[in-house]
Amino acid sequence: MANKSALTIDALEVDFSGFKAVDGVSMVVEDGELRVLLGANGAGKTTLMDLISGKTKSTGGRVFVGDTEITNAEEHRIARAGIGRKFQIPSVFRELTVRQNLEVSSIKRPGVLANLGLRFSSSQRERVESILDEMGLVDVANETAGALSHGQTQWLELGMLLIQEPQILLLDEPTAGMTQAETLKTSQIINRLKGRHTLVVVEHDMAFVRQIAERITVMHLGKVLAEGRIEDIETNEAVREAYLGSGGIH
Ligand SMILES: Nc1ncnc2c1ncn2[C@@H]1O[C@H](COP(=O)(O)OP(=O)(O)OP(=O)(O)O)[C@@H](O)[C@H]1O
Repeated sequence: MANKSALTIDALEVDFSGFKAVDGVSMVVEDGELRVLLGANGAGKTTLMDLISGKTKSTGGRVFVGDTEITNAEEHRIARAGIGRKFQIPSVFRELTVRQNLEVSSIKRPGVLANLGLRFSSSQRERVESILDEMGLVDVANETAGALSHGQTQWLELGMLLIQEPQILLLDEPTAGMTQAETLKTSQIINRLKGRHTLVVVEHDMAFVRQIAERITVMHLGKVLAEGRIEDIETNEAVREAYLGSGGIH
């Protein structure tokens, strides 16, 4: 199967003892595209991310990064194939400084303490500084990560992911718990990543989705209900109906 897409999902499904949380999902995400995954609670968005990243094994269908099949591969192999995932709950090293967190993450070898003593090449140092700048963390570079605000912690974790240069970024509700100002800044950061990375973003906040969205895939009961630009999605009758129970799309 030859393709130039970054991520190809073909008839993917997972059967949890008779319940298909993801039920025949097909989706093609182009290189450099930002795809938003929408859907009411329980639609299967997180499970789909789990299947792509290897956290959960599928019971049918296939997943490709470019031409490389990663269906049900080990999580580390999927990460090596170019997929980086950011969860809702950040996992930064709270006792280390912001800069040290990025330094440790820039080395693709396990062992936090071993990496701390290492010498960094000038290109690695430049990369750390440019990520600090990109994430708006220059002023707090020498603060311990445990002292950061919620928004800053999320940006640091995004930076820690980016420094590993994944081709595809999976972001699970990146603005959850953020203030309006933090959400706006996150949309600016994400908009700058478009084109350089392929992004799949699960998000509920429609105001945020309007700031970042290109194409949207709407999931409902484990299936793809609709796919298109935000204007198409907001006026789609099936989408409106699926969202009625949760108050509609706002
Ligand atoms: N390991 C599992 N075993 C059984 N059912 C599961 C499992 N994981 C998820 N589910 C069910 O699959 C459905 C989809 O859940 P999922 O978390 O993927 O939805 P979601 O669209 O991400 O929702 P939310 O927006 O609430 O996070 C839910 O009904 C959930 O209870």
